[in-house]
Amino acid sequence: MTVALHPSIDNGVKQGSGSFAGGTLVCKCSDHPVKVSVKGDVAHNHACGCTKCWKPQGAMFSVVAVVPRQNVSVLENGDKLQIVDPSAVIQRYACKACGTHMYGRIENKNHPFYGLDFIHPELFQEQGSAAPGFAAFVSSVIESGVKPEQMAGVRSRLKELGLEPYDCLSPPLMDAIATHVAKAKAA
Ligand SMILES: N[C@@H](CCC(=O)N[C@@H](CS)C(=O)NCC(=O)O)C(=O)O
Ligand SMILES: [Zn+2]
Ligand SMILES: [Zn+2]
Repeated sequence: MTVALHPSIDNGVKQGSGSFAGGTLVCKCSDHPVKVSVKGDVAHNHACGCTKCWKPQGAMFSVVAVVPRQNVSVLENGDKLQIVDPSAVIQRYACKACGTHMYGRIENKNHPFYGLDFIHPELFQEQGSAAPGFAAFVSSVIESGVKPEQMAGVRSRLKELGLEPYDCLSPPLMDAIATHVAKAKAA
């Protein structure tokens, strides 16, 4: 049986249009949904296995990408948003009614990813945003209940989908973080 990872990738990773101009993220509420506008396409889209990123019901992985924070604005029903964990590096704004995370923001100006907000492209009303390109924090799915003996199957399914599995972030992102740290130390 095929390992189910996330509904937006389980039938194959759908490539982006390459010209996605942005769209509206909508939470799962049928009544007064939270709507968030995002200008432009997403970057660094990936599957994340960590316990902190929001996943739809039954999914093993989250699918999460970044956008410049100035491109994100709450359009409707922002009064339903609350920060999931104010002590986390990424302040995730979730709908109080349905639990969907609408965007995650870093407020620490010294953080390597300051200026980028984290969003879940599956919440776009529109099609065509850039596809996920790798899988991060794969071993962390064990913290959500996946058995260690299932991990070979999980990693092989990710590879089959073209999402190289990493247990932290991808090498280019880890290099970007290390470069930021090195520059901060040198300053
Ligand atoms: N093993 C941990 C990893 C958590 C983690 O470090 N997540 C990464 C990827 S989203 C992160 O940058 N977290 C920052 C945060 O959650 O604020 C878990 O699954 O909870
Ligand atoms: Zn909602
Ligand atoms: Zn995560």
